[in-house]
Amino acid sequence: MDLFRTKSVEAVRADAGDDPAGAESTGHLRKRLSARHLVGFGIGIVIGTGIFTLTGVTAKQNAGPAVVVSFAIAGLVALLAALCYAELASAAPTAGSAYTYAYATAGEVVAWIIGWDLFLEFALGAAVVARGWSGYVGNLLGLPPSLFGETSTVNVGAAAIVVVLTLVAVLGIRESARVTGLLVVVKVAVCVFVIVAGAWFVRGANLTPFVPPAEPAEGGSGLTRPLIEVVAGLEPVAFGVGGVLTAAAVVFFAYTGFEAVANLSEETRRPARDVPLGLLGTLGLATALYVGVAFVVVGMVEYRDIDEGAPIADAFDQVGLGWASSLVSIAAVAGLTSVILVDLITIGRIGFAMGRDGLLPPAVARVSPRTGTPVRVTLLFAGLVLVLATFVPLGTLADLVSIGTLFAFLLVSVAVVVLRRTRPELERPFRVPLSPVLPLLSALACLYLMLNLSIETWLRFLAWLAIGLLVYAVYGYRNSRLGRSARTRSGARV
Ligand SMILES: NC(=[NH2+])NCCC[C@H](N)C(=O)O
Repeated sequence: MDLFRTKSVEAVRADAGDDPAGAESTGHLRKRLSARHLVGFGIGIVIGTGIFTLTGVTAKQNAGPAVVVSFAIAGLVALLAALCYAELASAAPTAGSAYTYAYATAGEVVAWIIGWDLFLEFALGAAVVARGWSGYVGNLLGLPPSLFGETSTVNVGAAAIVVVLTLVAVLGIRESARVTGLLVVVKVAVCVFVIVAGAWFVRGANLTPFVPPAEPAEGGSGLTRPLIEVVAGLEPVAFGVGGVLTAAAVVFFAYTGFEAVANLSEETRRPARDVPLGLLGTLGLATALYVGVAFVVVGMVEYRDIDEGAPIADAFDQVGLGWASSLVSIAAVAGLTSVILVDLITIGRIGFAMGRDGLLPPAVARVSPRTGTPVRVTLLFAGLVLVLATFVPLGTLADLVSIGTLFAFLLVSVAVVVLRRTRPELERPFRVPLSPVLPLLSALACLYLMLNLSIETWLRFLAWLAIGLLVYAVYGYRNSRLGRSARTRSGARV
């Protein structure tokens, strides 16, 4: 039994087509992307539901005006993780990203678990946002909630958007980049507009007290309490410093998805330079826009009166600028659309990398000769997303996306430290500054935010991982390419 067999960084690079002498490669993706495309995809998947809805809920229930600080804290944690991704993705640009880094450091079974975890993040990310999209567009156009609403049994809107975006995703990476780019320009322009126009209506009175004093919260009982309260025996509180941190864990969802840039590194022409630019550019821009938007929202409206469903549009309504709220709606639809698209693209890349290693049936990992992209596995996984989004009410599962993301970030941060020790001479075009301090800080921050999620989310997450281990035992362990070649070699020796 060799559950912890590792794949060498050299093999990873050869597979990804980074090393032209790599004869063993089973096919890699065509390299067509630049830094500009990567920032487009990054912003495409990052700015979406989070800023358009979570700002309201968290300001009202947890943090008050200090939700601005919560966004900054969450952005900082994401930035630390992005630095770690930048180091590994520039050293080994592969579609598998976190999954492959785990394969090279912690071994196969851990890699499989991370891959399974990423599948949760991106498939559920796409499906949750597709249902959100349907509800939002349905509401905007006055369509029947029985077919478009969150609780509909057959969600026609969610199904339609997943089908359309899957078609875009399989057209090719440059075509997807063009569509994403267009949507990104719309949503970024509107965010800038919100900040500039909203700034005129910011009233100092709304911003004081900036951190409302802590109050005991109903805070949910039993399963819906954060794990940290249960473990540390704390009483649930709203507002105060504790409230600001809880809000940071919740709004972290708004930053999730930027790691997709690392999954696209195999398709990048000059990954050493462009992937770090893509990752850090995405996070820099997203953090600036989020902090700006959150600031004007809590500055325009007293936090107790913020709308929980559509906080930004409602803030403009409240100051008598109703026309601006249609602009915000357009940006929200553009935002949700691009999130789903980039989620679908990424999930194909993850499945492709796992199929290439034999942990999923290799036939699904075939690269289409026409587009140079993994069309089959994208279609297969998009089909699963379609089923989820159409038939399952997922409204409450956003936290499961966050816990999945944080788990991957935790592992990537640790992988940076491990690789610096076990393969010190590996060529690293980008290096996390102050290693191992920053990567370890990143790991701890991720763990802390994970503990701030509810026990219910933890239980669902652990159940998902348990199913994953079962699948590995039945399929991956026996069929892994690494395992097979080890067996062939030892077979040849006897
Ligand atoms: N892979 C993912 N994490 N997908 C979901 C991204 C959600 C996005 N950050 C938003 O606020 O809408």
